[in-house]
Amino acid sequence: MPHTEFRSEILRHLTYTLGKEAEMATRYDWRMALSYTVRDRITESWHDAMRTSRDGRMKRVYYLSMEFLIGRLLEDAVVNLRLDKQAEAAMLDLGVDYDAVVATEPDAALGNGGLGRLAACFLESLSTIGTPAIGYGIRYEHGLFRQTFENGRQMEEPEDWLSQRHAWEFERPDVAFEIGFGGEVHEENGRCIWTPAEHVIASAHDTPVVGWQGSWSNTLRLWEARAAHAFDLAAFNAGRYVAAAEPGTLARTISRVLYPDDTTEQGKELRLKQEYFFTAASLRDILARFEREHDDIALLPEKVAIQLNDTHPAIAGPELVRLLHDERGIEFNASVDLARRCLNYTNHTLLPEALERWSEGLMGRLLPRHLALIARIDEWHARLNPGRTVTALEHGQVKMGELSFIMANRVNGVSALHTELMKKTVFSELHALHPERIVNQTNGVTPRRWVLSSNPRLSALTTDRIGEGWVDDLEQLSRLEDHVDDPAFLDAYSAAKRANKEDLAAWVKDSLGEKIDPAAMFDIQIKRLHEYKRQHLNIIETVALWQEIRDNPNADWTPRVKIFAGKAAPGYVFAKEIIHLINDVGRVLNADSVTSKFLKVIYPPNYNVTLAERLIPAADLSEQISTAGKEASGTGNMKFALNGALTVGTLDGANVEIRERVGADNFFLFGMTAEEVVERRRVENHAARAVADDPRLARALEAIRSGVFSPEEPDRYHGVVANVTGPDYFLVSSDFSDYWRAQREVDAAYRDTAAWTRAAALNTARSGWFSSDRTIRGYMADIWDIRSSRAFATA
Ligand SMILES: CCc1ccc([C@H](C)CC(=O)N[C@@H]2O[C@H](CO)[C@@H](O)[C@H](O)[C@H]2O)cc1
Repeated sequence: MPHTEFRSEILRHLTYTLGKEAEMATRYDWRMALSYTVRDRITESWHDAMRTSRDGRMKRVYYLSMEFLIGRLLEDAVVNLRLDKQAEAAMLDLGVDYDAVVATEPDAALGNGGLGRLAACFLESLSTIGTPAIGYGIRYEHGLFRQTFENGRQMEEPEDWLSQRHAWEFERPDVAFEIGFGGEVHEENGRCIWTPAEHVIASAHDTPVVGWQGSWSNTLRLWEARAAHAFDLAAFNAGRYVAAAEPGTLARTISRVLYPDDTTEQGKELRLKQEYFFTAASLRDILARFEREHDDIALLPEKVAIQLNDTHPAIAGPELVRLLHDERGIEFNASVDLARRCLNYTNHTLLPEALERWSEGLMGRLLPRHLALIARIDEWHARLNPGRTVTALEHGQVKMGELSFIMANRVNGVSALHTELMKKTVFSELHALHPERIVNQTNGVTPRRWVLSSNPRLSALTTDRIGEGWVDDLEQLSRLEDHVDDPAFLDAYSAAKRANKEDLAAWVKDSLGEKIDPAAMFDIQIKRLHEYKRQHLNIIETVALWQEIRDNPNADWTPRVKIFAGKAAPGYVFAKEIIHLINDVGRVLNADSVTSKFLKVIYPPNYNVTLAERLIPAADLSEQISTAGKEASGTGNMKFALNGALTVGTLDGANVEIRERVGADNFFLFGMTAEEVVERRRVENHAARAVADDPRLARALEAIRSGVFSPEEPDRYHGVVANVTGPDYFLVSSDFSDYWRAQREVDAAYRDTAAWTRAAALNTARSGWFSSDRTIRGYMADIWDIRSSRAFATA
């Protein structure tokens, strides 16, 4: 279709939807007009998908997640619909800078990190594969906070993506459910009746999720909380204006803001209310759809596959039993059995502080009927497994991991190592009771956003060499192996990387005012701030390197730019100190006229999906340095490998599988294994010993401790150094010398450009397995027992 037609559609939306004349249009207006024009193209495949699923009475996947870290949607839709050429040409015709317009879209930051982004990748893959699915979550008014730096310290500001109209969602006032909280339960002729004391309305907002080639689109249904009766006119007339608005304000609190913690559960009442609110609304919606298409409830497990994204929607177990037993009168055991066969649970972390445990008191007060049902579910489970009892209710706490496991058909980890550790640690007893229940589904990422859209240079080169089949069959990338010994290909490959690095250098200059050399190695660590991810190991090594360069400034050092990005949970003091330290070290190093040509530190604020799309294609080195056994999988590691960055990393999470596939020669391994970590912790004063054995480490720590990077507050990092030389639970000191060794190998390797480029190209060629399409096909086969619409159509 000629872009002229596309152009006229944009103009039509500008005129009639935005009500703007072209002469007066702002970039916002043009983005909205373009978005509506592209959205029109999605709506057909969306309605077709819904009609096919409905008329075919197809089995659906329901992905329940407290987080969907979507990022921007315009570019993703344009690329998936293959409209990029038309869109750019049409905007050019209209005299509007396409990139500038795209850049005005706010990120939908409805997630903290890995778990939320995985959910977004999964929805896009489900659409690309053509599997009928709905993602259910919360339409937070404020997503993850905006991070700014003040004198190197993280500051948090509310994020307000909805201050502008969100072009991609459709309000669904007709899809609304009343959700109850509190109150009491009484028996009435053998049935338990729950009479909630408080009610809020959950009303739906739907966003189409388009897949590759736009052939199928699924729905992301996000619930907004509002009051049944938002405004108290009597109070208003009595002049009590705040009181008049209170009902509305109170109800909206539930979907007001995303909790910014990604590893520590706070046990806050509002968080539990959020979890129950969206889970209950989603289950009501799921049952209503099922009952529109079927009249035999026994068919439920054949037609409904529910995936719980971690324990956050774990209340789904007792809630589904309540809807079947209390509201539909189905016998208790049959209700539990029906529910369990529909539910599946993914665990994303083994960190004890991240495993949700709600106090019996709070659960009993907020969800009295559910607490009772959880107790009955424990009895039911104990009856089926006499003698050895693992219960969800224990010591006055409701353990949501155990509840999710007991009420699940399948439980999965997110990498091979993580799944094995689940069986050996947190779920060892339940695994012994149900040895077939735990399966592994190693994470993946969507190649549309993380290669095709964010790295057009690499994509064009790849398609030029092997055709474009790789976009929805990523393991075709392996055919690039036939080209890695072709100098012309390697030249083109490194030219693409170099151009990406120049783009990044220009952006860093423009937005941070810092000059970085595209010829230097871009060494990147981007992820949430957490001790187990060991950003402090990276910055301590950076200080040690700086000291060595200062000792021998004339030596032939490999120039490096250390790039960090990531947010710390607002209450996580130690993580915020690490951010401050990185910025303080950067301030000194970047101003050091002797060393800054060899070593610089960059920390762009407000890391989010869009910044990741800008940084990853420009990376040479990917830092995946977590303490072995702590990172469940990682997904950034996959994005970096696909975009031709070599990994320096530990045998943790999916690093293990990345190294297996790209080859040990194309991966810089260091550090203790998960077993060795457990051993090392048993060694008395393990950190002090490591520091004593490594003068380089001792010297770097002393510089940090003595205030070299914080002259205005010399003892600022006493806590950080005391931790790393003392308890050092995440073994920063014990892994330091091997990390240093690996980094010096990286230095040497980077100097052999041809060999480095070949290794980088092999990382791209051999990382196709880490597509979220492959992961979703695994869930379909091993967990959901569902076929795609295409398979359905051809059957
Ligand atoms: C209750 C607070 C809370 C909130 C979020 C979480 C998430 C489970 C944390 C998370 O994002 N985990 C990450 O999930 C990714 C997707 O599977 C993995 O790749 C990462 O290794 C894991 O840390 C835990 C606790």
